[in-house]
Amino acid sequence: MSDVLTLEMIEKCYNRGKPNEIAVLKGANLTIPRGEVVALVAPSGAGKSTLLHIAGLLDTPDSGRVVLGGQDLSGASDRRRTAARRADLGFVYQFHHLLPEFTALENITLPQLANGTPRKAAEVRAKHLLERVGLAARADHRPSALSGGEQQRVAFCRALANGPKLLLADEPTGNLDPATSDTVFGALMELVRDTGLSALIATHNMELAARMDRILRLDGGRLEDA
Ligand SMILES: Nc1ncnc2c1ncn2[C@@H]1O[C@H](COP(=O)(O)OP(=O)(O)OP(=O)(O)O)[C@@H](O)[C@H]1O
Repeated sequence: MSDVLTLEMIEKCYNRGKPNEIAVLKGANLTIPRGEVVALVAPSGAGKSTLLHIAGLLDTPDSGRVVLGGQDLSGASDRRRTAARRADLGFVYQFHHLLPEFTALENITLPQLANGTPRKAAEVRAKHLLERVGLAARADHRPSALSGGEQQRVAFCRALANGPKLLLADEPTGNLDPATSDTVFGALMELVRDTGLSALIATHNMELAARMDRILRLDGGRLEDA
């Protein structure tokens, strides 16, 4: 099984049967093979966040199949979906969402402890990840003592802390100025490439999209190669 994520004929409608009913996804299909990095581009309101939530097992489609790492999770219980999310997925958002009272190292260590990794091994991995993004010297800084680009690089490390199969990112550098965005996106791509991770990365920035393996456009409720 070499596909990490398959979405098959995904449909999602909000407020069904009400005057404000809105059909957002109308048979969206997507397959991400192991190691592929896919850009997701969409006009505002087209359903990019809805699709990422469904792929991330945070929301369920009205119909269609979600297969993650070979497991069909379409009709799975909340417990199984949560377990699959913890084991297989990493998330990055526009804002870093780091815990302010903890250091960079602790922010990357904590999700590993929650996953059952012993503290020593978790810290070694956290240090290794920080080194990879050039932040070894910032390990003991709290988020407030880091620049926006550094905060986001720590957030990338945290997303990779538990060794996910797939990274889902929603405008991961959208909060940064263009020059910083470019460098920080480079750091993310290096991390993803080094670990052989697959990724689905939503962006409005076509220059960043062009640096990924494939661009998918979400429009009219369906996904098409751009
Ligand atoms: N929980 C909800 N209830 C009702 N409508 C919703 C809900 N979530 C999203 N929508 C609507 O569904 C459509 C798609 O929303 P979504 O957030 O997925 O778009 P998006 O492509 O991520 O937009 P943007 O790029 O502006 O963030 C929008 O019209 C939105 O108003």
